[in-house]
Amino acid sequence: MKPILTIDQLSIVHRVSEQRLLNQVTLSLQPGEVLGLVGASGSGKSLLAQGIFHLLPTNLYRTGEIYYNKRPITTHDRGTNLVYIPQSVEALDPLMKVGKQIVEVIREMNPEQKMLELLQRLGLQKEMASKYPFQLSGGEARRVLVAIAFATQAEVVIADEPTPGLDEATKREVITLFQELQQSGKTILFITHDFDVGLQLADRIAVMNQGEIVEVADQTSFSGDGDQLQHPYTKKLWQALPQNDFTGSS
Ligand SMILES: Nc1ncnc2c1ncn2[C@@H]1O[C@H](COP(=O)(O)OP(=O)(O)OP(=O)(O)O)[C@@H](O)[C@H]1O
Ligand code: NI
Repeated sequence: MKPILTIDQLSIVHRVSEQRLLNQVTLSLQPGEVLGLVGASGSGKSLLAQGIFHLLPTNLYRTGEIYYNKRPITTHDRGTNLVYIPQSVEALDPLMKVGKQIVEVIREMNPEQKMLELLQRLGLQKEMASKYPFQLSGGEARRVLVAIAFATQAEVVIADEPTPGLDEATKREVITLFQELQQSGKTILFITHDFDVGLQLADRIAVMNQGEIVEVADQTSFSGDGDQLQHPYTKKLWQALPQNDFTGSS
């Protein structure tokens, strides 16, 4: 099958120090798959997402190329074919009411009604629509970001940590929504340092360590004592999960 999204040798470099924060990352996503991207804080997951969309801070530059259906992506693809759920809730427009921000990206009939449906599915009251971002809690703002992404109906969703700050029930609801998205045929790059959540959703898991992808493994390889996993760092992540109760001896 031909990949829908290809990240080809993406590096992200500091303009002054020439430090490589991301080093030659290559990843392909097949249509309809969920790829989980996990790794420690500071390993470069958010930079990867920002690099895909050319949304890097000005002190960094990127090399490499990103392809959507085998052609280089353009600024036009963002919000149409590919959508980005940023890690920071500050990405919401502070001067526009939440409902309008969702309605703006809806390309279907009855956008108002669609927007209200989305709010409801994400456990948000309809009054939320007439609030400004500063009036929302962190968890509410994050759900609004997810609603905006879902409203676009883009084929590829790149979600950077959509679950932190949510209570357990809302977190489960957001995970269910991503599962529904996948069932409707969307392709998802799901970035999380919550390895557990990654495993629940993903078909494959890419493991990032210090700016490099050290392993891409099928979700099914994460079982037992991890002997199907290749890289020591991946094994360590797996064995560190509390439910694995791994003591280091067998
Ligand atoms: N504008 C910048 N200038 C210099 N270094 C940066 C810049 N932005 C990010 N970095 C560094 O790049 C590394 C990767 O950052 P990134 O935000 O991608 O990590 P992450 O894996 O998303 O972490 P987290 O799980 O905490 O969100 C970090 O060491 C960070 O300090
Ligand atoms: Ni991040």
